[in-house]
Amino acid sequence: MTTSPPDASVHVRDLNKRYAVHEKEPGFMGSLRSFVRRKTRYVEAVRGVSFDLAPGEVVGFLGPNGAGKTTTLKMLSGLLHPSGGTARVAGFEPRRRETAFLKQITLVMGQKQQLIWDLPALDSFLVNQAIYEIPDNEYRATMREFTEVLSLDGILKKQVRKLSLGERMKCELAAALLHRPRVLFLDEPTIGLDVNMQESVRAFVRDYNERYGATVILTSHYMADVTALARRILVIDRGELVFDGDLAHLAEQGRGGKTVRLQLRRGVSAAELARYGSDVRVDGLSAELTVPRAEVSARAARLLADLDVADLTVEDPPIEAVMAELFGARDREDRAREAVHG
Ligand SMILES: Nc1ncnc2c1ncn2[C@@H]1O[C@H](COP(=O)(O)OP(=O)(O)OP(=O)(O)O)[C@@H](O)[C@H]1O
Repeated sequence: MTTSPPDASVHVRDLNKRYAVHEKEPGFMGSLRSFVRRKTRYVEAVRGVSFDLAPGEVVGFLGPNGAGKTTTLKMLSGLLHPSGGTARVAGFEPRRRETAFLKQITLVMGQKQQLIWDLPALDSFLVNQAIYEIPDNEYRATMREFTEVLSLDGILKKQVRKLSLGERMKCELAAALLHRPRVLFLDEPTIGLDVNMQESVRAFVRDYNERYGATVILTSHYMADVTALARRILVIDRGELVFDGDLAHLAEQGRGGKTVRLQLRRGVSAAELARYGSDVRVDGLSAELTVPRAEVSARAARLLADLDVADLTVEDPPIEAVMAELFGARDREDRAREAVHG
């Protein structure tokens, strides 16, 4: 009998998570008071989040600190129970943590480790082989493949505590994907790594996605991770999904205009360029300035007509700038609303 591979899709409807936080006043008397009369505050960490991911899709999950990313990923992997709404991952309800479900998913948290500190990574791999009931031949094939793609040769038999951060992270990823899950939740998998190591992790995730058609949700504070791997972006802010679409469309959310870069044959002053746009920077024969989106063509035509231009390019602002602007604008709107409502 052949079993068809599970559908690696993700469906999230109106997902909510409310944490109860017990507050304690400082000092001994505070402890005593809190003991007698407990004060509870509620944090709405995730509010009405809905999205659907097709099998094999890779999405970047972005948002400022405390926005609700980790909470969402923990609910999707079944570590936390939602306070409301539903989630379906690879055909399963995550909160039930069924064995068949756990074999289809993995959650990698860059800030947490699952490898056993005092043993070589290889020993942790064997533990995972047993937990996930991976047949020997499949285990060997996966190990061969991961050793090559992640350059694990020479580090698997060293005590984990003696590995560099980058080496450890590569082993963490290998351990987390040994059972060849079809849905990957990657929470800051490159945090703290140097640029080369970040690139190795990205290449590994890309390769795995292509090889196994795995669905990937990736959070990262390094935009390069997201732009290298994902075309679709989900943005969460204060628990709410505020954007779901193409990376290119996210850039268009920025109100700050586009960046025009110029290579000139004859130098011009910043003051002269300020007639065409804002944020002017001049460095020898190179210059850049920001122009309003709606006027890019007209301003570019004027620049080409008026100046001795060797090359002109128009770019969207860096995604970091767009995000900062998006969240800044939401902060300002909230403050204005608070001021109106007292
Ligand atoms: N166990 C908990 N108890 C109470 N509040 C929590 C708990 N875990 C998270 N929170 C709160 O829920 C909100 C969302 O946190 P979460 O860790 O999901 O954000 P995040 O987007 O992953 O942030 P970061 O980018 O900083 O990791 C924050 O306000 C956080 O303080």
